[in-house]
Amino acid sequence: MCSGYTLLRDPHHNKGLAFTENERDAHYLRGLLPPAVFNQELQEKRLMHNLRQYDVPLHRYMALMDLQERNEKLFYKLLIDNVEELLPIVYTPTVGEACQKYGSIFKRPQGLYISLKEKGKISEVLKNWPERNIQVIVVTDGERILGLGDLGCQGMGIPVGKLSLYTALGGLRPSACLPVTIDVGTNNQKLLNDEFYIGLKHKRATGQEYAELLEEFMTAVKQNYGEKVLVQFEDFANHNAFELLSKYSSSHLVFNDDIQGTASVVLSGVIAALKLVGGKLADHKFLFLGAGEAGTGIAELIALEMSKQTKAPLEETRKKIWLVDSKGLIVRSRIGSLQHFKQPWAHEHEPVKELIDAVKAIKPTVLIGSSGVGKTFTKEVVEAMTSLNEKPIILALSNPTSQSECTAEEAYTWSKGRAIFASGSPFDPVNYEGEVFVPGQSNNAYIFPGFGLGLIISGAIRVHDDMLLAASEALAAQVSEKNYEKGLIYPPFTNIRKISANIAAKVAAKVYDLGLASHLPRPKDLVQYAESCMYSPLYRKYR
Ligand SMILES: O=C([O-])CC(=O)C(=O)O
Ligand SMILES: [Mg+2]
Repeated sequence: MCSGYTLLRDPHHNKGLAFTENERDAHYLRGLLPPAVFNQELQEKRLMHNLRQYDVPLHRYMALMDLQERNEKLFYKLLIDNVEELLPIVYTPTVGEACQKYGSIFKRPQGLYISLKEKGKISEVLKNWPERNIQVIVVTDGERILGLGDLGCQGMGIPVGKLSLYTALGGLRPSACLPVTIDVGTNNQKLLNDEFYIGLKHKRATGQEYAELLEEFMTAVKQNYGEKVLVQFEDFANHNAFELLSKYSSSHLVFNDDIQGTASVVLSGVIAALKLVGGKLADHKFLFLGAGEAGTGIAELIALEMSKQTKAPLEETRKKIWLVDSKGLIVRSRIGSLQHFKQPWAHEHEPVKELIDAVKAIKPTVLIGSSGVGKTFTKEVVEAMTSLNEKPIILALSNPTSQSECTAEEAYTWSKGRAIFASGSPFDPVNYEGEVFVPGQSNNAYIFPGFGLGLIISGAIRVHDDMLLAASEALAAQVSEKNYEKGLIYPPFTNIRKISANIAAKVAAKVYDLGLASHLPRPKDLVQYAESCMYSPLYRKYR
């Protein structure tokens, strides 16, 4: 460990005013700090006080990023202790705005940038990163950042934010987490015209050039960090997302958060919602607006769970699930022009163009928005769902808040308080005719930290769908009677580390059962083991 001035500038070891008198003597800090000695609680109180002075969420984001670069332990302590308040800052929706403005708020670089310029040298680039023992990589190519589209190199905010949650919510060590942005150019004309844009200023490379860069990256990752490093794909465009996942799932430990993480969290919410609306999964009918990564990923996991429960073949259970894309209901007659990931959902039906007509024709009990386009669950749509169902389940998943299919207030008002509603980005509780409705947040942040922890602690070498199902069931099992009474289908984020430990334990158990674990022998109590592995944000004493 370094000392003196350098120690104060090392975010992994710096404690700021919390250095004790003894530490100040022993580590040449005398005079470099004002005389007051604060404990971590007081530092935390002071920082929360300062943060709350900012009215603009982006300013809070910048203050938190500064803290992360100054004093890592304090940053995580703050995040863990104030998760409900700070999640919307370091994560959706504010992280979306941060990516959009990344060029102008950019100070010190975070994460690792791998652009076409690094082609042929990626393994060396990885060695420039200061840490060696990497356990989780979150990687994006910036082409589909939340529902905001192509933000190119500025997508870096997403891997950085996701990995902060890996540590805060899932307990992975910060030094074991590596955020990566792959820059192959951008098709965002505004960025290409912006003199302050930080990425490559040309159109996106595609085809072979793209595939080769990713292949080199995936190979270098395995070479440098071994077989057990988890690579989480995040916010790739549909085509590449599906292709990368299928290409690397048999050779690497890979997980696509937008396809699989979102699927797992939504399935969990639906399982929980059955307690409120009754019936089994197979008694319900699902309609999606949006047939990309999230839509088809969720649809497939629901069909899989239905098939497990009823023993009916997957082809049969898929028929309970319908998807609408930008061209209307996905039906058999469109099969010739459908991308392959949409084809399993092309059922026999006459063409239907508009969502509202699809709702009326299909009569779903569950409506799920996953198109990345905001304001698409109109009053008419919500009213139609309400006339069909005593308690319609409505999930507006698109992020950030600006892209949400409807707001919580709209869902409750238009359904006259009958909707069971959750959304990808957070909404405040709604007062409707004197009753308070608390919307849940159906966001993969519930799943990926615990899921990743489960893979890491078991030493998993591959991801299997059964592990996603285990994660869904583990999360749903943690919704309490109290939560249900409020209409919630997710537990609050307050206890997320406990929730993550339970998810991790169930995922790890599945890894062991499937014979895909390399961490042996299998720990007896997996929940306890998961908790014991978690990173602590408390300061250590320096001698
Ligand atoms: O980041 C989030 O809030 C959820 C997510 O993966 C996405 O919207 O792409
Ligand atoms: Mg995402």
